[in-house]
Amino acid sequence: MTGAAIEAWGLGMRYRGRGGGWALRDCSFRLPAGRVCALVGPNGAGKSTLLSLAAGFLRPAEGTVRVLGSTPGDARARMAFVAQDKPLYPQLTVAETLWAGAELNPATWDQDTAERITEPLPRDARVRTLSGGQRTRLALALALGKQPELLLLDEPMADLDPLGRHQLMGALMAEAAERSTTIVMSSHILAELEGACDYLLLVDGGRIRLGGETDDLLTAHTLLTGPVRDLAPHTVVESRTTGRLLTALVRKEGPVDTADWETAEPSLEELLLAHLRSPDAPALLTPSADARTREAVSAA
Ligand SMILES: Nc1ncnc2c1ncn2[C@@H]1O[C@H](COP(=O)(O)OP(=O)(O)OP(=O)(O)O)[C@@H](O)[C@H]1O
Repeated sequence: MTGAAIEAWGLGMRYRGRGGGWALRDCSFRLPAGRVCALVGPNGAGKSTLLSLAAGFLRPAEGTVRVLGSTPGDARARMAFVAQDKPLYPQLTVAETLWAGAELNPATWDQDTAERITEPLPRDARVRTLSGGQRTRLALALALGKQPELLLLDEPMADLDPLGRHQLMGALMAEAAERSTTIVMSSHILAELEGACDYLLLVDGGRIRLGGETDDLLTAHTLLTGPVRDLAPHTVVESRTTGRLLTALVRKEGPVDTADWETAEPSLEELLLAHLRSPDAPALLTPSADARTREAVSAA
């Protein structure tokens, strides 16, 4: 797949009643189609805002976002969004909710997938009587039953039990593999994302700090341990000195001197934590995550 699932240029959003502060500011990035992307960042970073803008639930205060080559509004039939509050009709039963999903998406609806995901739920139970985790399961069944090209998930696993998480993560990965669905999934549970996601967007303070293939972002960085010394020409993300020993996470700008330094590739957690502790470290987008100019997109 070569197209972009999401492209954003200078995207910004501020809510009324926040004293004019920006929830998201100056975000430019590209998410290639067919990727499973982890959207990570601390509380209040702007992850839900970014997903809501891509889903067309919010209108940007500045900049532009394109989804599957269209405006979010025009792409709505081809994407599904499971928001944190999982809006469902409380008076409908599980079976009626799936029936509504089929009615609303007649061209694409896959009843088997939706029923497989809701299998543990009593079909006659009304939505208002379901637990938080059961509602999540139903919301995911609606989203996957639609067979979207792009699936936006805002902390989808937060209220599921471990077995449910494992099962639904498996269903999501199967969907991604079989149908090349692009998935964007926000989560605070790195262990959950680490094995599942091949793409990463780190949002912090309303800005994109890291974007690209997880493997490329990891190999672009090195953990160095050795004598205290100037780390030039490498870009230092974070460094700590204990006595005469320096430990640093650097972005490699050329070969690393391994005579003096012990080197190791960071784990995903080490990479993310180092960036979150160092808000001034420059952002890094791999070439595939770098939004082309809007003119180049229009000409393509
Ligand atoms: N409806 C709203 N009205 C006013 N401010 C909002 C609203 N929604 C979000 N914000 C603010 O926008 C900023 C970004 O919030 P957002 O919900 O996008 O963050 P998040 O990364 O999804 O956080 P979390 O991990 O806690 O879900 C925060 O400062 C938040 O207080």
